[in-house]
Amino acid sequence: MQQFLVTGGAELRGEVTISGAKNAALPILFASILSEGEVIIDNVPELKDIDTTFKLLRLFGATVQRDGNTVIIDAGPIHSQIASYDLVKTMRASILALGPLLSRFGQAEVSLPGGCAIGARPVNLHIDGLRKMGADITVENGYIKAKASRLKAAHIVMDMVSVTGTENLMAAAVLADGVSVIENAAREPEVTDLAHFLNTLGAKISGAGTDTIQIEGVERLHGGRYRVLPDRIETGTFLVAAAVTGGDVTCRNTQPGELEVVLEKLREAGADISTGEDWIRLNMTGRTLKAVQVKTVPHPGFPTDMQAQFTVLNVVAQGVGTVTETIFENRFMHVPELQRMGARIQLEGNTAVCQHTEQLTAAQVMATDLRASASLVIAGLVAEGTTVVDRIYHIDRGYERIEHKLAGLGATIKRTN
Ligand SMILES: CC(=O)N[C@H]1[C@@H](OP(=O)(O)OP(=O)(O)OC[C@H]2O[C@@H](n3ccc(=O)[nH]c3=O)[C@H](O)[C@@H]2O)O[C@H](CO)[C@@H](O)[C@@H]1O
Ligand SMILES: C=C(OP(=O)(O)O)C(=O)O
Repeated sequence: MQQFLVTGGAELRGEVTISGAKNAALPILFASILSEGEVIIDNVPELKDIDTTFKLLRLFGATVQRDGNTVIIDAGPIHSQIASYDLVKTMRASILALGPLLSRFGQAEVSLPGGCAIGARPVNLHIDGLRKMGADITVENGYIKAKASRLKAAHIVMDMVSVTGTENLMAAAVLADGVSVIENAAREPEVTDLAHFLNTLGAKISGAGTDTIQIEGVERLHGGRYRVLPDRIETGTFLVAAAVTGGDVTCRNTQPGELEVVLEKLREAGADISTGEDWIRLNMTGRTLKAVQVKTVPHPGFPTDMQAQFTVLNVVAQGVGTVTETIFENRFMHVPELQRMGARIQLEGNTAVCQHTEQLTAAQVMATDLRASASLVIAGLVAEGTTVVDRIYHIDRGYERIEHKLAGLGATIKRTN
């Protein structure tokens, strides 16, 4: 199994180009199932999760061609609507096939994704919403089996804010009969990006980015071309890496507006941050890193996908910082691994209390999920010695060529075979 060897000590300096957002590209690729014409999607990152999505789309019968970061999909030849357990278990976002398959073809069988390292992550809101739209759904032998003639529009009030739940229902409602409304919708930029993509193909969606989304059903979607938005979590990860190493890094091809709370916390931590239309520079040279208090909440609040990285920031910083997780019940798997590197962190319920740690020391550590892996790599950048990060397949799910990008900023990081 591949590992990363990360040798600490270098201040990160230079420029890094941010890739397209995994969490926008995935729903967009699945929603292309709805289109009767050819769809061209630009800025699609090269990631394990994207490859898994291609495998699923090809199993359904779609043709998928990739040329660099551009992907061309023709959903015309789709003849199967079954997403099997062996693929779904490797990527929870496979659930995003459910809404589009059912809406376009009147049937879908998608394996239940099951729990994962960060929590149980049920999909009841996806199922309840589709039932409200007239689908007949049973859960048998680990599969969600859904049938409908044409979905009918519904007024759906989500019990909890769910990102992929909102995306699945919004995509399903695009071809439904009538005007659907989703209340308490997720406001994440990736939801808005999916709405913009669908509107490019002829959908009639308004209100994405607010907590009430309205979808006027249409008979069909045509083809079109769309560019995926930049990855705000990848951007945030590089900014934290720059901050903890006392470096000076400019992220290019990004959108500062998507990261307001994260940038605010980094400023509070003592970083000098400047922004332009599509870049963010974080300069920590000669400045003191100060611990901050963060609490994860749905967008536009502090993102749960950035909390593991801020746990490391708080350990390196002066003072006592806290990281409170309110979205997932078990998202602190990185803490015991960081403790093995000497990090002074105490878990109190859903809060990690982080104390300044004079010097992290290298250790062999195990990645347990995507952002936990990123936090271990960041810790390795400031630890004394060479940290070995195991199970990096987690990081490959969501970071495009992270070792090349970090090496380009002066980090010493190698992938073993
Ligand atoms: C592919 C993708 O975009 N993944 C993101 C998405 O995951 P994902 O869409 O899976 O996360 P949700 O927003 O759905 O989860 C939020 C909370 O709602 C709960 N819940 C969700 C659905 C449901 O039917 N029932 C239920 O109880 C979950 O267990 C969790 O506690 O949003 C998360 C929260 O910002 C991010 O961490 C993930 O990176
Ligand atoms: C939790 C994440 O992804 P997923 O929902 O695909 O597991 C993430 O991107 O941090």
